[in-house]
Formats: sequence, structure tokens, C-alpha cells
Amino acid sequence: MLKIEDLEVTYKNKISFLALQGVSFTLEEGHTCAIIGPSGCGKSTLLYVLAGLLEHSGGQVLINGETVRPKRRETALILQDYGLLPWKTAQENTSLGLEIRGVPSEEKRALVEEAMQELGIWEFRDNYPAQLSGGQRQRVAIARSLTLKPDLFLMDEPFSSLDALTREGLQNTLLEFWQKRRASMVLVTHNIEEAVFLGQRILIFSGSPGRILHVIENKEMGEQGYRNQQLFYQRCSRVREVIEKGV
Ligand SMILES: Nc1ncnc2c1ncn2[C@@H]1O[C@H](COP(=O)(O)OP(=O)(O)OP(=O)(O)O)[C@@H](O)[C@H]1O
Repeated sequence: MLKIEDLEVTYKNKISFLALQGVSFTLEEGHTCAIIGPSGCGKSTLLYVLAGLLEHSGGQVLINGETVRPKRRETALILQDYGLLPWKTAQENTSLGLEIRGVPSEEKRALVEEAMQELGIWEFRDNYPAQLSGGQRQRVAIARSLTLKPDLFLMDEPFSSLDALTREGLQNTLLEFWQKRRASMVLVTHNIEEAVFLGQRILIFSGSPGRILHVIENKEMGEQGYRNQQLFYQRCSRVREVIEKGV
């Protein structure tokens, strides 16, 4: 699905800034990977490159064998601040992506209902963003991307502003969704437990420039009750150790 080879990204303002260097990894179709690392190591930069929103200065980024291109329809980018329009209801916000693409209204309504039902927010369809909780707003943002039937989800700390319980609820929802649809997913997070709960492979970055410091395979991800298993805690400790000591 994704093949990144020797990626380099330089921001060119008055002074050039090398944000990522020598980043290589692959993500097989239908798999997930979590990216974790210190603030400023280039995690968001990497996602923007994968979303085709930012040009890279070196290396290769291939999605299904093709060079990454802007506005690939099947790529969904989900950000931390939800990106909801305050003057539109939850339903209208969910249909935004389809509207921009000129999908006929019957089809649009069906796709929107399906996505909102899947995320458990259909009953809040007439609420405006200000009348929704943080978790519900994030669900609307995810539902909006689901309507476009993406095969690649890029998520930039999507749950970071939520309280611990809401966050766990949404992590479970995301896991169930992934198990059903098997879309490919790249999740950027600051949260070690989240990385181990949702990433089949965990890429630990160092900065700066951002590079991959270590890769941890986490094949048990998604197993029934994984969050409460001994192995889950061991993996979390291992990730913490690499972040703290670099080995
Ligand atoms: N438009 C820009 N111009 C110049 N430098 C930038 C620009 N955007 C980001 N940077 C720099 O690139 C580096 C990587 O930024 P990025 O936002 O990708 O990091 P991050 O790992 O996502 O950080 P955080 O975890 O704090 O969100 C940082 O040092 C940042 O200051």
C-alpha cells in the first residue's frame, strides 16, 4: 500500500529546515502502523507528505505503486481539531466531502446515514458542533471521511484532546471499524498505550531531523482483550524504554 524510501523533507523559508531525513518504511494493504516520537520530530510533516499536501525534497513515496499525488480521493486525513464548520449540523458536516464531489443527494443521504450509524452519532445529526461533546465531534470528523470510502486513513493525534474514557471508547470504535473494513491506517500519537493498542507496527521517531529510531512489530494488536494482557504492558514498557533511552 505504502512504500516510503529514503524520504527527506526540507521546509524552505528564509532559512531551510530539514524536518525528515532517511525515512524508509512500508505498510502492507489493510495493515496499521503507529508513529510515535518527541514533539517536533516530523510526525505531522510525514502525514502531510503522505496526504499529498506537502512536497518532499528527496526520496520516494509510493501509494499502490504510484507516486503520491495531491487530493487522492481514497486517502482520508483526520486531524486533531476535527475541522467541523460551526454553522452546519452534524449531518451537514458529515456530508461535506460528498457535497464537494457533487454526489447526488439520494446517494449522499444514504452514505451519510450509514457512516453516522456506524459511528453511533446518527441520533445527534441535527446538533451543531457546539452542541456535541469532544468525542462526538471527533466521530463526526471520522464519519465524514468514511463517506468517501477511503482505503488509506491518515490520523494526526485524533483523540489527543479527549478525556481518557472517551479516548478508550473511540480507540475501540476505530479498532472495530478497522477489523470490519481492513483499510490501511497510519496513526500519529503521543500516547504509548494508543500506539500499542492500534499499531501492528510501531515506528519510533527521533528528532531532529526526524528519523526512524526503532521499529517494533506488534502482531498481537487487535486480539480479543489485548489491552488487559501481560504482553500489552510489556510492549508499552518496551516502547517507553526506546523513547527514553534510544535503544
Ligand atoms: N511550515 C514550516 N516551516 C518551517 N518549519 C516547519 C514548518 N512546519 C513544521 N516545521 C518544523 O518541522 C519540524 C517538524 O514539525 P512537525 O509538526 O511535523 O512535528 P511533530 O512531530 O508533528 O510535532 P508535534 O508532536 O509537536 O505535533 C518542527 O521542528 C517544526 O518546527
